[in-house]
Amino acid sequence: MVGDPLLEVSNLRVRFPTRHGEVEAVSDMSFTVAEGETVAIVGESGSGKSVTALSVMGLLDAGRIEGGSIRFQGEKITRASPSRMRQLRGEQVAMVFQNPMAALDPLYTVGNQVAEAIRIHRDIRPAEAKARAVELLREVGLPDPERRARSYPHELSGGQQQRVMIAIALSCSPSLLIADEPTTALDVTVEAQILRLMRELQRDHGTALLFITHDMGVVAEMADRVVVMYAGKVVEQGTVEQVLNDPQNPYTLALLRSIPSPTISRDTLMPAIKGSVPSLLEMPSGCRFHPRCPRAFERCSVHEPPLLGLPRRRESRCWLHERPESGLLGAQSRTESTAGGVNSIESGATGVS
Ligand SMILES: Nc1ncnc2c1ncn2[C@@H]1O[C@H](COP(=O)(O)OP(=O)(O)OP(=O)(O)O)[C@@H](O)[C@H]1O
Repeated sequence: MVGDPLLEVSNLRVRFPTRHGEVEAVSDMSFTVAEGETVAIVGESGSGKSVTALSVMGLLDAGRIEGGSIRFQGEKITRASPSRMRQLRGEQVAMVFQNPMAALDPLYTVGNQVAEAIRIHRDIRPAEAKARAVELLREVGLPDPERRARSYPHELSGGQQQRVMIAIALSCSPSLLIADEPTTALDVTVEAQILRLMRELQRDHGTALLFITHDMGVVAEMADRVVVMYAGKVVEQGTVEQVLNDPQNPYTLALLRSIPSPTISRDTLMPAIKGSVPSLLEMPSGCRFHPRCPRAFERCSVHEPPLLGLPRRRESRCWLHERPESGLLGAQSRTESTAGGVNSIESGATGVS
């Protein structure tokens, strides 16, 4: 069941200093995650997904939040103090990263590390924390958890290490779990197991999940809603059912075409999107996707399209919405009411002529 907004990100802008000047890695990014909901942020490498997640966690190191706001349970945390963010990370928000081996300490047994995480949040005795750690390791499906608790990280497989990371993340019973490509380093069978585990844990604990991935197949399996990012900006948002069955943006369509199927290999399909995400230092004029877009026309290289409110609380950023006769994009977007807060073709608020 999906409840009230837990996380609200509004018009977030994040910049990094580089040797060649400042770059804006995330521009005008807005989305919400409701209690118990799974929202996927999807896009290719370099689109700003991790920077968005790190902003929510208060873990941007070199980067700065230049604009917009992040609210968690109504509290504005955009510029919260490091101690408040540590407290939130300990009690309410947890994150699972791509590479568990880098996050685990090689010198301590995994049981110790889970027990330590528990003791950060709860004032309990070491023996009790160890027992609870074994319970958590059992809950995340580690075989023979009593024995495994005495193992060092390098003695576990990649999938087992990721289960340990999930146990650590769950040790504070977070209301929001952020998972940044948690299965990228795993093979396909193990990936399926970890995804199943995360779904089960989410169902059992009612945890909201912000899931970051470049893989539309994973989105289909995990998410309630999806935010598609390209070169630091949202290009499409909607429910998974809406976005996967009826994509409104050429970039989303290209990402969907890159989902491998049992009969067609990923390599054959990937050329659906030629090239790569542009460097932040050399952003193309107009629509950021236009140099790679098979549907681009003159206007796309000159003016950047706004994020348009479409029927049924969807959003998409594409000039083709002004040409519904051209296919791909639903003609209904011009005739039905639009979501509040974003530009709409109907209102004539597109910002350019
Ligand atoms: N520490 C940094 N210093 C300078 N620029 C950075 C830094 N971290 C990120 N960026 C910039 O932000 C962009 C987005 O990075 P981000 O890691 O969010 O992408 P991503 O979509 O998560 O991709 P990936 O899946 O490869 O992690 C990068 O292409 C880079 O230009």
